[in-house]
Amino acid sequence: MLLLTAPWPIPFDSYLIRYPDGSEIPPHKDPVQLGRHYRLNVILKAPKSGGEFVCKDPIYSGSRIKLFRPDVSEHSVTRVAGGSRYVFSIGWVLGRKGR
Ligand SMILES: O=C(O)CCC(=O)C(=O)O
Ligand SMILES: [Fe+2]
Repeated sequence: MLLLTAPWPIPFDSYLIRYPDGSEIPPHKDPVQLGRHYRLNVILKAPKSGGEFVCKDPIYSGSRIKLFRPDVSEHSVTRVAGGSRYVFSIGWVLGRKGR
């Protein structure tokens, strides 16, 4: 579910994402055409097991808060088991004008 997005002063998006029981996200990157893509994910509800965010070199990784560069760091989510997983996700892109 897309919550809010705006092109100015920095382009960002925000989502509430529900991962149903049994879902998973294979390793991937989220490239942008220009600039540096950052993402802050807050795990609002973790399932009983699985649903782990996996990223080799996050900028910050706490149990519920993950800050990372989805355009350069491959990331994935392990299979969710025992209830849904809910994530609030804010992404933004810096340096679209060469900064
Ligand atoms: O739900 C997550 O923990 C990560 C999902 C993802 O691929 C992303 O936020 O780019
Ligand atoms: Fe991603």
